[in-house]
Amino acid sequence: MLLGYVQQNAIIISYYLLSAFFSYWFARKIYHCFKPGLRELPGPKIASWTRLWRVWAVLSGMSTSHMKFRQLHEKHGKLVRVGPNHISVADPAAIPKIYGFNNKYLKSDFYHAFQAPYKGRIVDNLFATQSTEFHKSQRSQVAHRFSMSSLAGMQSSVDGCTKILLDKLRGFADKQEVVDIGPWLQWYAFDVIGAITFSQRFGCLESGSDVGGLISGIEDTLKYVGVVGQLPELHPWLIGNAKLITTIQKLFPDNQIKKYDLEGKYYQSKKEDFLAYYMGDSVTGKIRLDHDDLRVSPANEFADYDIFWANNTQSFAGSDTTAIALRAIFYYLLKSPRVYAKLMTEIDSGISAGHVSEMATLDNSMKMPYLQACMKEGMRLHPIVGQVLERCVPKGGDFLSGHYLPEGTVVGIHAWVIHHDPSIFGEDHEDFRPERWIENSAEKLKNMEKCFLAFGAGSRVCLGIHLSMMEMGKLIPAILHNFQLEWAYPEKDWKLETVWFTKQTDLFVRLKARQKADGTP
Ligand code: HEM
Repeated sequence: MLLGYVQQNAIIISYYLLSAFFSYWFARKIYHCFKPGLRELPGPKIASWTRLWRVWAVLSGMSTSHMKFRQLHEKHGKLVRVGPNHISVADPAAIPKIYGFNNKYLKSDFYHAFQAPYKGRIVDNLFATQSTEFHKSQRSQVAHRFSMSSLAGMQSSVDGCTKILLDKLRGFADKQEVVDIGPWLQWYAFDVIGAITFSQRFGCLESGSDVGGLISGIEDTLKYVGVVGQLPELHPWLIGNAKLITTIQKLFPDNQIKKYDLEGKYYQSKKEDFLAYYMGDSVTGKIRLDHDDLRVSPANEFADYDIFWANNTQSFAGSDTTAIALRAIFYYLLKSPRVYAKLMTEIDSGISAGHVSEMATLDNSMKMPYLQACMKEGMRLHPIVGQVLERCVPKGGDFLSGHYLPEGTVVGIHAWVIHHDPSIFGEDHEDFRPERWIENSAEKLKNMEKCFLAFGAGSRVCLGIHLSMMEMGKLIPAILHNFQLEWAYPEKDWKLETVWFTKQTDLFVRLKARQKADGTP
């Protein structure tokens, strides 16, 4: 009887607890849905109730979620509610507010999904951090290694990869085979990262494959981030991003560092790569990254976590991104014969006048304005990140586009949307017209630069801009000078998939070796 009484009470208590939980949950839903400042804003109705709309937008929109945002803004205007607490902003005037230097808009919780577990706990990093101090400390210690002058010393590593790629492409040209250049550009970007990070290519170009599943590992990680980033509170329960850490460990196994760090003197070898730089800076005390508790080596040696960090940034932030940008630039060049021909004139005349070497240097590529404009225009039409770069409205709330948004609202600008603002980029914004980056007035150009979000903006702007511009600025003239490229199947377009990046597949081209002035191939 006593047991029956206890059971009955347990059922009643559970019932009350569950009811209380659901009432609380429902009240919160109602509060968020009708929150002042947000309730007036248009958008898909379901999005104001649940973040699952955002998960659905990522999952269902595997090919089109970046376009969905364009359609939403065309329909609803500058501010669109895309989540219970999320506003997508399409207003150039909001860029300095949301992304400017010294502002108080911090990265949203979306970025938690980029934090990986290390030695049993989830650790912060430069890309994902929400802490201004931590960000400043990390960035200021390594930024000079990404400067033009520092990168100039790494050119021979990049050239080594270019030569292998040219050889491989020559093989396809000789056999008159159609080739999907998408994977080759990705293998190139990966091998460059290996070469400049620790003077060793991953071997993707030589083998023509995704060595050790590195690229597919990063792809899986980004799928995880794209989805779990919408529900970041799940991240710790999914053990941080286990896939991320496994991939990094594959990229940079312990024995690889030992091999290069014979007697801990790698930095003394005067190698021109990031690992040598960081180790040197660590020993001389110029660098003191912020994870002392994760150090396993003596205090003045390059630490485990620092190596992890350097490798993490290089390989995750710098390889897929550069490959996607390269694919976009080649795609638009091949689809625009006028632009292709004009760029060839710049490259060929530069080489024959001796201003540009056959393996263009960083300096050469900087002096080719049309090439620089083509690269920018490719990334304008195809921004690499296919989601909003999210930030949080700071304490006290703020006005965006004349509308008051309460503190804590997640806001951000979608590059795929702002890059098509006709008031900034002109009525011909759908066209691939690199001239817009050269011919416009200084004032218009300044506005275009401000609204060019391919590399983000302000204090959290991409650290690797110069590095990727160097890679692309060297590779594109080298390929175009050696080969005539054409789209192999005019009736077939490339395929796009947006998760976090908007990645392309199916770039089938036909290559023909070009003749030099003396008639040799
Ligand atoms: C075409 C190539 C690239 C593109 C389009 C690109 C794009 C971006 C974007 C959009 C952001 C800002 C993300 C945000 O605000 O949430 C970013 C940040 C970052 N990128 Fe890149 N990236 C490229 C190449 C690289 C390379 C080569 C590296 C390094 C090897 C790199 C390292 C970083 C780092 C460390 C950050 C975080 C900066 C900070 O928060 O201070 N990126 N990148």
